[in-house]
Amino acid sequence: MKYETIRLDGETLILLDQRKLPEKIEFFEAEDYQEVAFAISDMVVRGAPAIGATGAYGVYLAALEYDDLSENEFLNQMKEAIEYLNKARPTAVNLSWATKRMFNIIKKNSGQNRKALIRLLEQEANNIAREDVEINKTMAKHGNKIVPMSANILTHCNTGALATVDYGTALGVIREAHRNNKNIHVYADETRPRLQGARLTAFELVEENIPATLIADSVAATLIRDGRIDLILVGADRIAANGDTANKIGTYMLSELARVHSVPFYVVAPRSTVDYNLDHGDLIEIEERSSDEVKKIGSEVIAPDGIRVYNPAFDITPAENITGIITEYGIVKPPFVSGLRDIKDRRRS
Ligand SMILES: CSC[C@H]1O[C@H](OP(=O)(O)O)[C@H](O)[C@@H]1O
Repeated sequence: MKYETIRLDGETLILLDQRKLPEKIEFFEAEDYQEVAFAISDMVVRGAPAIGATGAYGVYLAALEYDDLSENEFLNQMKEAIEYLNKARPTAVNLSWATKRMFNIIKKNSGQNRKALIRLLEQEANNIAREDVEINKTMAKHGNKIVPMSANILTHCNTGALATVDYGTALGVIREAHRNNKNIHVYADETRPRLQGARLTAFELVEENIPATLIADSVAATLIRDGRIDLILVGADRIAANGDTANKIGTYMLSELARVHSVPFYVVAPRSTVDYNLDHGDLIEIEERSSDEVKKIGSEVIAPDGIRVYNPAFDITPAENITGIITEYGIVKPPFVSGLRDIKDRRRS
């Protein structure tokens, strides 16, 4: 994509401010881990892999802040900073996966020269960012194999370059199919209440001239019923060991429609999104967000004061509704428990 989602500039993390898209291209500058945590929780930056990479840079900024502390004080402050970052948004496992990977660098080099450790942390955050793009492009190639010529593809929320460091997961597969001249057409759900589809996915599709139609979320059922959708591709925020998948609210509904109308339904996610510690999806914490997100569209109030609001940001799609999980190690088919276990410790070539 033309604009970088995330960029480290010296000791400042520069984030494309996704709250302002598509009308404005503005950047948010985070100079400490608390500002990074705010950027994640307020969705300046969002999308599981993008949140992970951002969290990793937050750990690096924390290490810079605590550079002159004693070993014990440094370790304690870094644990506190990581806990603070992980709390920014609970559902996407990529955040805690990335901060844990950063903490492992700290543990492995404890007692070593502090300046050298800080350089290693910057390198590790850069590695996480670079690897994300490589993984997305690999997943896109695997996913492209299941995209039929002239397919009408339905996608939900935003899973593109804006949800990752670049290229995207489900939208990465769509990019790959388009670049391989598969003559696809995309139906993008607007994705209430934060409108990631209307504001972000449509932005990416238009920028890349990928033929697409924006729809209100409630239109999807009629398109599926009328046989106008050949394939559904979605992302993921956390996948349980049995394949149950947490993703943007509204995904479960699409999976049920896909099941009833026999439409292939694929999740596109890197292995880092699989939480092997959770046996099934009911154990995944679902983030609940502010009622204002439902009661307003932008700054316009659309619901009266006094009305109660229930605003879960994600839902759980049961493994039995999923045709396959497209990962960087190939497409995992049911039974997901064994399929996901088979890729658990594999090393990327
Ligand atoms: C590439 S996975 C992106 C994933 O994250 C989105 O949620 P949010 O916009 O709230 O961060 C959505 O669940 C996407 O599938």
